[in-house]
Amino acid sequence: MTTIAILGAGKIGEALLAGLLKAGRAPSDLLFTERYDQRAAELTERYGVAGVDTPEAVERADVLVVAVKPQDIEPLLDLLADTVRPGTLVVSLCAGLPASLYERRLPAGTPVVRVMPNTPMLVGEAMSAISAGAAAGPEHLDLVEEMLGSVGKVVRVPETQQDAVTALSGSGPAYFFYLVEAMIDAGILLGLPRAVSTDLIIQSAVGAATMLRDSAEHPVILREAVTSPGGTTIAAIRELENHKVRAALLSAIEAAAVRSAELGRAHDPA
Ligand SMILES: NC(=O)C1=CN([C@@H]2O[C@H](COP(=O)(O)OP(=O)(O)OC[C@H]3O[C@@H](n4cnc5c(N)ncnc54)[C@H](O)[C@@H]3O)[C@@H](O)[C@H]2O)C=CC1
Ligand SMILES: O=C(O)[C@@H]1CCC=N1
Repeated sequence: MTTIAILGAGKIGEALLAGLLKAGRAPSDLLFTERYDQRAAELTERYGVAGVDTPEAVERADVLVVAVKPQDIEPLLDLLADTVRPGTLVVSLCAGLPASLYERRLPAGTPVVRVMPNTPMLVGEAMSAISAGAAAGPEHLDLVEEMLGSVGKVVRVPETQQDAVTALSGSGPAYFFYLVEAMIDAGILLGLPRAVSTDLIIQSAVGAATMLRDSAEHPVILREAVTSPGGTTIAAIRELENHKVRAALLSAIEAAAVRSAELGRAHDPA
């Protein structure tokens, strides 16, 4: 069985760990590293997976999944530089960091797959986009697709699209949470108890998301079906248009993509 080591078990590392276990992987086929001992102990207690140091992870794992913040990549690459064994697959989940950064620092020929996942991985509903680095072949993409397919959907994209993907689906859950938060507050403004407002909005979000996924209808058609002539919805839509919410989303997502590219350049100016 393939042994997978997650390097950096924070939010996304834990989401992957939990998702892989939920999908049926044995705890003995998984390892993780974590900078903070207390966090490592908590994760081992919660999931029954061994926390190890980086040299042991490199020694034992067939797949190294890098899940540290981009700002923490350099010391980790220093540790990995001369130690990664031939044939080990390196999978990067880090926003912005190009496969070429790893390829320059790791032993020649190390296969690298760049991935942008998202946190719904925790509940088996991740959206992950994967791209092959220079030395990664179809067998490596297949392996990563199988691994991430057990915790959500997977799409293959050219690496040039990864900054856009990061801005859309990597950060995407945060935009929906933000919207839900604001809509719950609107319920409070209208005098509803917070618990009632929360239930109304979360179930509306789940219902709308399920329709988007399962009906195969375009979002415009679904929205038009809610928007009665002279009714309530169009009164709200006019306010959204007056406040340029659509333009704000375009600018916001563009800013996220620009930031992803900046993170890449900061670590791999070439
Ligand atoms: N949070 C999110 O929604 C998403 C995050 N990502 C990417 O995943 C990566 C991790 O992000 P988060 O989980 O949000 O950050 P986080 O800060 O929650 O987790 C990073 C973890 O790595 C640990 N760490 C740092 N250096 C280490 C080292 N040398 N050895 C062992 N452990 C080390 C930290 O202690 C921390 O627990 C980032 O590169 C981010 O761009 C990608 C998609 C979505
Ligand atoms: O905000 C971030 O940088 C990470 C990457 C995608 C989602 N969260």
